[in-house]
Amino acid sequence: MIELEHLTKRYGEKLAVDGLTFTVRPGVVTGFLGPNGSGKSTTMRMMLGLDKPSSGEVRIDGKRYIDLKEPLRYIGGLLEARGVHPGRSAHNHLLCLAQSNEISPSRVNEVLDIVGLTSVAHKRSKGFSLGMGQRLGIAGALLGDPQVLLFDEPVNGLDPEGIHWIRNLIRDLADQGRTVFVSSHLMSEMALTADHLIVIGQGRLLADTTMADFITHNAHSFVRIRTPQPERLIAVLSAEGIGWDRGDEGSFEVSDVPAEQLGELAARHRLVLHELSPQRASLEEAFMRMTATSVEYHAHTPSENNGTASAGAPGAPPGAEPGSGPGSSGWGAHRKRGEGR
Ligand SMILES: Nc1ncnc2c1ncn2[C@@H]1O[C@H](COP(=O)(O)OP(=O)(O)OP(=O)(O)O)[C@@H](O)[C@H]1O
Repeated sequence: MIELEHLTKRYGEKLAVDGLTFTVRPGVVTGFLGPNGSGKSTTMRMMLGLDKPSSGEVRIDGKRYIDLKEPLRYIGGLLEARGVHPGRSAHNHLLCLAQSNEISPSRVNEVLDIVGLTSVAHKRSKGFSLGMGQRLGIAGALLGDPQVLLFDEPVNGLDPEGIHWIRNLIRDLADQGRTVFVSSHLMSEMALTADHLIVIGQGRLLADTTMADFITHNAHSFVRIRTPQPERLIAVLSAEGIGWDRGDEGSFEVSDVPAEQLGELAARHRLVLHELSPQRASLEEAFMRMTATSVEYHAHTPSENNGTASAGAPGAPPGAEPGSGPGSSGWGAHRKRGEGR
């Protein structure tokens, strides 16, 4: 378990981490999300004892990092894939780490095997690709067989097979009852991997919740209906007091009513449906909605730079129209409202 209590880090004027309090629990994969510069790496460095908090503290299974004897046996971390002496082989790099933490040298070959680097174990890491460097970093994190593991952008540089491998590894580690804390900017990957989410913005905690709740509460999910009898559908929905919006290609979008209930309603009224499909909002959409006001570094499209900037909310999701950001009239406010509402 990792416990943060009012963890704060200041670099001069910059408050990089601002009073974070949360707990990362064992047995689940906890994702760590935040826009660029929001303080994720700084937080992870403090968890690994690589940076000293300005105030507050981190406890690893109840102990501060500096009080851990042979810390690699308690916590392993992948922070920077290239934190290896380029002239040293993968084997020697891991052997040095093992020796300084009283870890058996035989464990070096075990972790090299786990990450698939056995065949290049005695080659200098200077010639390693980004993906091989990433695998070596993961081997280092696993070396002490720790109960707590941190991975900062673990799929960075990995090919599809490597991404699949790390996804399964992370899942297995959590299934073994370990505490697994993972940051990634790849929302699709995070959606597949994490059970729980910690979201920060400008160093502050924005959410500490399950993946499912995060998406439900921060993005718009709905059921799409297509019918060759649109007038009858409108009449049936209106009679039931069910609101609807117009969607693409003549479809209707209904929020807050399960697809099963809509299907039964249509059947009762002998209404022909060509589509009845629940549309689950994506993690990316939920993340962008939640962090829209915490994004520090905004990119601009060339047209914006030509003075034809859209009036959309800063940081609003691609395609969002003016007034669709948080603080406007709510989710989906930019979409065409049906007469049924
Ligand atoms: N050593 C440092 N000295 C000064 N400022 C720093 C230092 N390390 C980080 N910062 C600043 O602290 C803030 C948080 O940085 P951090 O790298 O933790 O963010 P991040 O969420 O990991 O970003 P990214 O997603 O881009 O990797 C940034 O404004 C960064 O410039």
